[in-house]
Amino acid sequence: MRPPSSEAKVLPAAPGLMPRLQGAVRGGLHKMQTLLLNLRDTAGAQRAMLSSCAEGIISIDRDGRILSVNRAAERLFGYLASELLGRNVTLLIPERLRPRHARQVADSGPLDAGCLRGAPREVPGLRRDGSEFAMLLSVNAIEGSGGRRFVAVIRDISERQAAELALRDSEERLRIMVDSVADYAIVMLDVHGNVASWNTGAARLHDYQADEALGLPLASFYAPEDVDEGKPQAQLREAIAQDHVEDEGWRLRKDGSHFWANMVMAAIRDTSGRLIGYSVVWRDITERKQYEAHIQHIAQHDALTGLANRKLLDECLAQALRGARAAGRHVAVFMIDVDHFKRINDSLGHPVGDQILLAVSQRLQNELRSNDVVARMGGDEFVAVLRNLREPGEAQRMAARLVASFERPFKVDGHELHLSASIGVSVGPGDGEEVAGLLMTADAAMYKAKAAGRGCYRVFSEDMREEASRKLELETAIRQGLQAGEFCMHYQPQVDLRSGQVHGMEALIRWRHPQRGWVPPTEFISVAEETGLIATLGAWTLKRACRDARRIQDSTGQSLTVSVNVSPRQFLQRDLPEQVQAACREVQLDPRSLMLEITESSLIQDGEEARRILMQLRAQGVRVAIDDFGTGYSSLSHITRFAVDQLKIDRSFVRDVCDDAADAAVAQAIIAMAHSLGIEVVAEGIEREEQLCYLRTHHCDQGQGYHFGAAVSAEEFVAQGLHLPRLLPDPRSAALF
Ligand SMILES: Nc1nc2c(ncn2[C@@H]2O[C@H](COP(=O)(O)O[C@H]3[C@@H](O)[C@H](n4cnc5c(=O)[nH]c(N)nc54)O[C@@H]3COP(=O)(O)O)[C@@H](O)[C@H]2O)c(=O)[nH]1
Repeated sequence: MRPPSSEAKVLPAAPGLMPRLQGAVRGGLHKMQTLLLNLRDTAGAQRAMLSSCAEGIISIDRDGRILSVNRAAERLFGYLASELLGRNVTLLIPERLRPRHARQVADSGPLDAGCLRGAPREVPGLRRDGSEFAMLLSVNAIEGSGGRRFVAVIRDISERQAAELALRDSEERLRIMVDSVADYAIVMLDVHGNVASWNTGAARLHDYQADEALGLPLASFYAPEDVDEGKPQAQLREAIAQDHVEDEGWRLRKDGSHFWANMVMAAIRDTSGRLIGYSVVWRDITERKQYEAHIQHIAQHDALTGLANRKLLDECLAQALRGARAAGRHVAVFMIDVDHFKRINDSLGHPVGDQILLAVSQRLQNELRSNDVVARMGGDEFVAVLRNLREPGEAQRMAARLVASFERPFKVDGHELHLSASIGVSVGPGDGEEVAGLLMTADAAMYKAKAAGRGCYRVFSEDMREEASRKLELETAIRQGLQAGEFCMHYQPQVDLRSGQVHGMEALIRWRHPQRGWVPPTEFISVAEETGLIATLGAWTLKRACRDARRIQDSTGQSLTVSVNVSPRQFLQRDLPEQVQAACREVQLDPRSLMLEITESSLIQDGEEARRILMQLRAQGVRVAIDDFGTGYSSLSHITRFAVDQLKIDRSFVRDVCDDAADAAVAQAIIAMAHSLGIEVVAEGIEREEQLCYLRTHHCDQGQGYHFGAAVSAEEFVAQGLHLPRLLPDPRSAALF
């Protein structure tokens, strides 16, 4: 207590004052003690808090001397507190930054209400070992009784900074990569479907620079028709629903031109699954599309006339039928065959024939409406499909018009040609419920038009149906029969007329139908030809005959020849030589053991193609016989031009060869002509000994017929044996002829 001053007045004490004063002093002291205790607790709590704090905390005085350091700061800088206390804080600052630090301290200026809060900033700190680390530093200044102090709160952000740097690096790499893919538009859209990023590929494909494209809706790059249909929005919705959409469609350039693109769009979500945008990648596939369209055009069109081919016709007809049913209308099918075209083709040559077909195709197209379909089925056969007819009578009027249009001559290559066409008309759905049925009924009607003298049309009628449906049924039954293994091959011996030895055999197809029993080939081969099924049937026949021939050769020890019938349509299949080669190779049959029997009509339909096929077959060693010779054109030019190996005299000449002078003359002429050209001759249908004698006498090389044996299975053929001398007439009786 200070002594009272000289000026202080001492008042007489009021009664009871002293005890009150003493009580007040005691109470004040107690409060002071409590406050001091509280203060001590608070300081301890603060120290505990500071030492457990994850951030480094350093306080310094105005001169930069370190006043306090917490544990975290010790760890961050690698010093003990005792090593830092009293030292200048510049110790913790990289040398190059110290001048700036000094300026900042000097410029700290007056404090607002005794306090200054510095904004956190990222600066490097210096560790004891000399390494630097990135720290987030916030410095607060406090004005206290001991003067101004600074408290620095430090957080190590080196890991975060490294991660950010790595992210920036990878983003940059991705950006470079995305930009370097110039063939692909790689576009990011925001959640509304507007462009958020636009790579170089997108700029190149669409002609929009990034700054023009950013913010534009996805629809800006779609063809207007697709936009009208709401396609872009639908795709965005689908991407959300499915996470990913793929599409091919038209895209739009800035100048309004289109290109064909294929696109993959994916929805992008954050880790909580919330949609944050879309990634869209597309590329220009116009060239591929054009190529595909070209290939498709080739696959669906006839090379010569450019008309639809059978495949496309089937599709168009199916579609027309569906349309007619839905609209309660009719669809007409015209089966159009140019009369006697083969003769024209043969006399004027193949190139002129092609031009005629081209002219016919143009005339048909000119006469029909633009939405009618004209197709070429092959050769001189065309089909027209007339859609959306109000009543069947329209088809008749159009057929009459087409027939009449052939009255105008065709001018081709300096020739003025008068042609006619036979047209069969069927009208669907009535005449056929399906494509095959309608074609079949039109075909039946066309045959009636031919039978009626050609150059006219016939409309399918119910009395033709039976025949047509029989054909359709047969076609189905053949297909099923092939699957079910109902077909087999039988072999008829071909005998050397000089030695009596079996020289070879003719392979003849047999069909054992489960209900109908044996069905003769005359019943089904022509249907297979008409329907094109002969390709499948013929391929099977060829393979089976080669396989059996090899087995017969192995069993008999003789290199017998096998003659296989090849029908005209089968012969003109482009891959016949390959088929033959494969069939021989599969069973290791020497191709020289194989003889293909064709008719003259095979050579006439497409002479050039026939020649090409024959050359390829001959190159393999396969030989060719003309079957039924004498019944068709019997043209010497065919024999020489196509260099055939064998002529088979048709059995119609053999039947009366001993009694009919004309038949005998034909047989003799064929033998003489063939021998003069070095071609061997086989007589068919030898049933009696006198026929055999006659043919032997006239030096026919080989013969076949019931006299030697009918066609039997391969096993029976082997069992029969190969030497048939008893069937040969006595040479002395032969001399009689
Ligand atoms: N494209 C193919 N056509 C084939 C095949 N198999 C047979 N055919 C052709 O079918 C037609 C009828 O054949 P098919 O009923 O087998 O009759 C043949 C012989 O059995 C018969 N023949 C034989 N010898 C005599 C006889 O002395 N008298 C007599 N009346 N008929 C006899 O002739 C047919 C053989 O004829 P061809 O082929 O002309 O030598 C017929 O046109 C076959 O070609 C096949 O696999 N594919």
